[in-house]
Amino acid sequence: MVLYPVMRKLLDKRVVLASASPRRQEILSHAGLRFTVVPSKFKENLSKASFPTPYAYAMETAKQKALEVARRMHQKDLRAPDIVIGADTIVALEGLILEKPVDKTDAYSMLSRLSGKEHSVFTGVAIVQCSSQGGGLDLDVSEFYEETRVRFSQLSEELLWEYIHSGEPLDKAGGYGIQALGGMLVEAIHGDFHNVVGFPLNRFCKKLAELYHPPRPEDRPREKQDSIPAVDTFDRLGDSKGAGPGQGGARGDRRRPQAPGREHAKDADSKPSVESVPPTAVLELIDGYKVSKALFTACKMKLFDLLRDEGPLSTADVARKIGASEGGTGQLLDVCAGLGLLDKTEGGYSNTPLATLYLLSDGEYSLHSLIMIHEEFSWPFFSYLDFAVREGTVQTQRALGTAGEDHYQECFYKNREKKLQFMRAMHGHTKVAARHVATAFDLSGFTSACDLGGSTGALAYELARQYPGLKVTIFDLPEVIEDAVFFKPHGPEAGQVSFVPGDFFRDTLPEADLYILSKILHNWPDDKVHQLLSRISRSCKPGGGLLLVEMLLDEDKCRPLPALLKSLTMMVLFQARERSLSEYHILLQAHGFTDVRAVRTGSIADAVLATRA
Ligand SMILES: O=c1[nH]cc([C@@H]2O[C@H](COP(=O)(O)OP(=O)(O)OP(=O)(O)O)[C@@H](O)[C@H]2O)c(=O)[nH]1
Repeated sequence: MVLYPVMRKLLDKRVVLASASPRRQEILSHAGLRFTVVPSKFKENLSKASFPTPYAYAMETAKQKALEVARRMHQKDLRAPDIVIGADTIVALEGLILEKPVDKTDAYSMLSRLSGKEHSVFTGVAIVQCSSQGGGLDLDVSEFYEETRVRFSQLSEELLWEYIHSGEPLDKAGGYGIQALGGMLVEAIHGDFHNVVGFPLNRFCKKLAELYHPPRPEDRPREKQDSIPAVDTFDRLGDSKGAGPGQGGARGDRRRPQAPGREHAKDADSKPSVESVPPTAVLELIDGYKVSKALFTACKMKLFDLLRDEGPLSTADVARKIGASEGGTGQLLDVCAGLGLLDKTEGGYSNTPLATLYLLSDGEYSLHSLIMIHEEFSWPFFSYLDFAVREGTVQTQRALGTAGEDHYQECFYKNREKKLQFMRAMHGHTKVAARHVATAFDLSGFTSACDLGGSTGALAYELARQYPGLKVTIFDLPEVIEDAVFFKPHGPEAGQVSFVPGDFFRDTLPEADLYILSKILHNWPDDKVHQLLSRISRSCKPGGGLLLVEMLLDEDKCRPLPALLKSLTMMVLFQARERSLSEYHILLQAHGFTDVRAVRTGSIADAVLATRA
């Protein structure tokens, strides 16, 4: 009943549930959602070991289930649904991921492990928004997960087998159904019950509200974290009638927090006042540079490494160990805690999972070197943003004190330490989104790929992991290739990847069925972009593919904000830019590529695939 306003707004949309689970169908239809069920044919066989966390595995599986259905329906119908929902439920216990048992023995082994212990149930959910553009398919993925902690009583052998013989465990994650007989095994539950049954309804509703009408910054603190957003939030879902991209419809609103000034002025239909348009958003914008600088400084001082190795530590200990003032250190640590990077307890400061995953200097998904590049390289260029905008030129002289044409080469490739720092930065950044990119399209039809400017091979190795029949060549400058060996993984995928030195503007490109340009086009001005695409077009055989990995701007070019800021960075550093899908479409068509499709992965890079006509 309460949810009716959301469902009403979704009434004119084709919603598809990509799930055969009767429980998911029941939960969503009881909530009033109208949808069609199209079970996914995605084989749930992703390598669990390659995911940093159990929930990352569940989210990726959910995403792949939904994407498979969206693509299949698009191909069959030439019209994709508007929204495809995918979900995946798993049980995690002591580092193990348990899915549906394959037989009764497997059910026994799962249930006896769970007996007398607490485990986590994770459901990953993917909401894929689809739009067809000129026959192509644009997919925008939003993902989330929910965790519920469940404690089992000690189960006797007799009870265990009786339960298994009931037949209930076989199609249920972890081998039990909490909603039926399995409820008798459960001593306690902490979190969303529906999440255990297969669909986290509460988080789903919050996500819908966020996607279709992000809350205004000044409203955020007042929202109760543990409740479904108020009905009026749902009610303000944009009507999609007549609202194309950029016209403020439901799709137009997603990912762009409404600028408070705009919204209030429209609502009030009168002159904005300090009361109707409070300055909070502007004050937050003023503080933006302080947040970046605090992060840069903490990384530069390797605070997160220190706390990983010796934490939790008090302010005095940290100050002594890094040789800094106690007052200054305390303030920096508190800001990091305020930013969600550190936990502060009586025992001292320690890293949050966010810091552990991304801010250590040597973590698998480390963004530490990238942060240092921003501190040392981008920051001085941004200090001259006004000159860059006014003059339309790269401010190398002002920012670096040199007039070199090719400051990129000068800065990163002349000095080995700087080059390695740059390679580590690109490696971490690429790795974070590599799996999303590698699985955005089904690339199993390609047998050879060439990643132009593929650097350390972060994407190539992921492609090799996902497609065991694929051989990938990295084509990059000799000075990059000579150090790429430091990034080689130990697994069998290393054997599928080879390196060829060369300059993609000058040398003959290696032969391949699929060419890849990952974060390359955004580095170059338009004339160079055309030059490169024309070279690839000449090398690519008809039917071959070109995969672009970039952040996609929406058609109105006002969102998403991370892509806009990236574009500004590219302008300041290289007189280059990010593009929208239709801009890529035009570029690619001009160079003989058709069937241009895009997947907005929801991660820090999107993927565009085109076919050589
Ligand atoms: O307490 C309960 N725990 C889990 C379930 C059900 O278990 C399955 C989990 O499997 P999965 O997420 O892979 O989903 P499938 O059923 O295979 O359907 P898809 O087509 O979406 O892959 C799920 O059905 C839960 O509902 C339960 O019922 N109770």
